[in-house]
Amino acid sequence: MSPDPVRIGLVEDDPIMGESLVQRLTLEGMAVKWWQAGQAALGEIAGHRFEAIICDIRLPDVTGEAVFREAARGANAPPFLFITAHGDIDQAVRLMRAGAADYVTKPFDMEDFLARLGDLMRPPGDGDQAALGVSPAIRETERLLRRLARVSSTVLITGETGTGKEVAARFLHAMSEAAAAPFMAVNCAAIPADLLESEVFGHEKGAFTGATQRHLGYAERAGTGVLFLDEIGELRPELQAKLLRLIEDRSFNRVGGEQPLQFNGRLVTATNADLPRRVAAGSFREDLYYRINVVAVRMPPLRERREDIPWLMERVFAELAGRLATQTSGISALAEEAALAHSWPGNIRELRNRMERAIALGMGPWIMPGDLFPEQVPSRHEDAHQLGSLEEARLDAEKRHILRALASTQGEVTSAARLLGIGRTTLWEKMRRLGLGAEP
Ligand SMILES: Nc1ncnc2c1ncn2[C@@H]1O[C@H](COP(=O)(O)OP(=O)(O)OP(=O)(O)O)[C@@H](O)[C@H]1O
Repeated sequence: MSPDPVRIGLVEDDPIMGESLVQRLTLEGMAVKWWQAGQAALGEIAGHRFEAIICDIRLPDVTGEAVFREAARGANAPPFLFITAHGDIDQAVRLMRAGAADYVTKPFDMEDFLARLGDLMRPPGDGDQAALGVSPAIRETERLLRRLARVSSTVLITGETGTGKEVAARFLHAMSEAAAAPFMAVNCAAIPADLLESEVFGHEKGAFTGATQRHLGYAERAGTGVLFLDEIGELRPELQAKLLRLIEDRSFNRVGGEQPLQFNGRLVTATNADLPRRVAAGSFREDLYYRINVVAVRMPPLRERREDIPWLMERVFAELAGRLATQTSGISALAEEAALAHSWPGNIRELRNRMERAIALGMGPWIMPGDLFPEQVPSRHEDAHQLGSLEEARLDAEKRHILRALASTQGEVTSAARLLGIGRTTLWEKMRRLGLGAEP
């Protein structure tokens, strides 16, 4: 069975704040119990299991502090995340000393709020190890996936080709309580349309010419695990209707089968297509879109998270070097610089392919830029024309150096400028001139 949703208690008397938090947390797959006064909360916190309590400090009857102190006396008291107004900081600090888990000050950024909530619910030790990357963008995605692993809601993973959507879906599954159950991946674009239905839902013996035996589809074989439908935008209309039924009634029929079967797994879908546009154009059902899009996770392209490039290169090198039994010792700094300056239209898949080629065919002890980007190596008789002026070489080196500084400061321009020993405005100017696409 899928795990129960994470239960959160919310003590908040402001209806607008309460309403919007309930909506957002529910969207994140959590089950929220909302009280508008302290006494009502106290009556229920003790007798039930909550993963966390979000509590306003100012309440109409008792203070948030009183709710916390009372709840803290119970066995297995949940962590408290306080919402404070500006003037309440002293009280919040006192509460933290008394054992409250965290506090946020109004007005707060919702993503930051969710990240903090996720942090305080995470079991100690879990999640400290980067699994998908080290950039702030992917760390945030990873946190979201870890939170979603605890609930059973349908998840839509979006992102350009090769950004790691399937890897993210597998990670979500591996972090869940159903990790031991199967993960069944289906690429809806790779299977011929007329075979897809029987691949996903299975068929009975004699359902069509050639169906000599009963065949169990991916939905059935997923059991209590995950049915992962990649390239969901390519699904034909008849199958869209059947998938809708799978989600709404949690049931399906094998092709040619009379008996409805129950779907016990979790549906995770992925796409690199613009689904809202397909909905508008009428080629993707709107009701299905809303059903699969309960929670959306966006995998950012590599060019938006350059800090991950060296990390991924090392990781892929460590993995492939063993498998390919290479003599190569590692990645040269020049190759890393060239990789940082590349735009990676094929994202992580392209990075893997280039690394694999470089490891397999590289001649020297270290992977060099030419091993990674052979198409950029000028042939001998072109050398004279392609050598470029000293000015071009200088600009090129400057660009790579700036990118490395930005990568090491996680894109933070002021710190990068400090590292480079130039002013912030000068750095902005250079970035603009070098086409590094930054707006102050
Ligand atoms: N965090 C990662 N670490 C190492 N390799 C990764 C990582 N993420 C993705 N990859 C590799 O990159 C390649 C593409 O990943 P994946 O198939 O998950 O992308 P995708 O977004 O589903 O692609 P598509 O859009 O083509 O379906 C795979 O070879 C995968 O192993």
